[in-house]
Amino acid sequence: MSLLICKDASFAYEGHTVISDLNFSVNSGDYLCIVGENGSGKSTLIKGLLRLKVPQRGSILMDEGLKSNEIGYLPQQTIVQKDFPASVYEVILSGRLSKMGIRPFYSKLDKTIAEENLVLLGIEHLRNKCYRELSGGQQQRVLLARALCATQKLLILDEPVAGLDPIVTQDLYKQIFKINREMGIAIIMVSHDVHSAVKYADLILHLKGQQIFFGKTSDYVKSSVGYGFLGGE
Ligand SMILES: Nc1ncnc2c1ncn2[C@@H]1O[C@H](COP(=O)(O)OP(=O)(O)OP(=O)(O)O)[C@@H](O)[C@H]1O
Repeated sequence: MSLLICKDASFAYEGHTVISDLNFSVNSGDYLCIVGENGSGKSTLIKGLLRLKVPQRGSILMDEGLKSNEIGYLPQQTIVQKDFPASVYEVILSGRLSKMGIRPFYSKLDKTIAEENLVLLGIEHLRNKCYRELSGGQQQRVLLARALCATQKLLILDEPVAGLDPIVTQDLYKQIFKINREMGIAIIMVSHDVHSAVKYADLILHLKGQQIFFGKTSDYVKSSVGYGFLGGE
């Protein structure tokens, strides 16, 4: 079942098109990596998927069962976010904010879901720690737990391993893979790490101002685009 379909979509800033002719779809349970060089339009597309940016042309259709407040999102971390003065539990619980509507407080269900994700990510021991005192890898686990509080269908991750060391990076990739395979949550991940992208993802979308490849990972590695981007490996 399609979760979202991107049809002939283009995006522009102040009338200047930065990415055009996007045609791809993501089904329930898929794992898609979006790759491409700096400035190729990856983050712009993510803004489009999150409904934060309207396409200049074309459309992004969400499945009727997928509302925009049901997408879990892990943004690119900024320095300000790294310094956020809240406890780990509070940060995770804030993933339920989009579900609150006009309710001014968290429900019992919100708190239960936050607790479950704390355990799922193996960070119960960090529960009362201040978020800004954590390591980069621990912070990303907290943000992943937070994103999971918002969804049972689709997680969108924008460079989740940026700045992490190789061991912590692989741990996080394995955790994301497990969430995909065991919980059936679809993943859309922007990544600069094309080798890990082809290791874990089922589908690859390669951007270069437009879509230069979309399809199965097994086809991508055999394509001239994939072969070249992987450094001829
Ligand atoms: N707010 C903005 N206003 C004007 N142009 C922008 C804006 N944001 C991005 N752009 C331009 O749009 C193009 C695509 O940028 P985008 O950030 O989507 O690329 P990216 O593939 O995510 O890059 P990176 O890998 O460096 O994060 C670039 O040319 C960029 O300069």
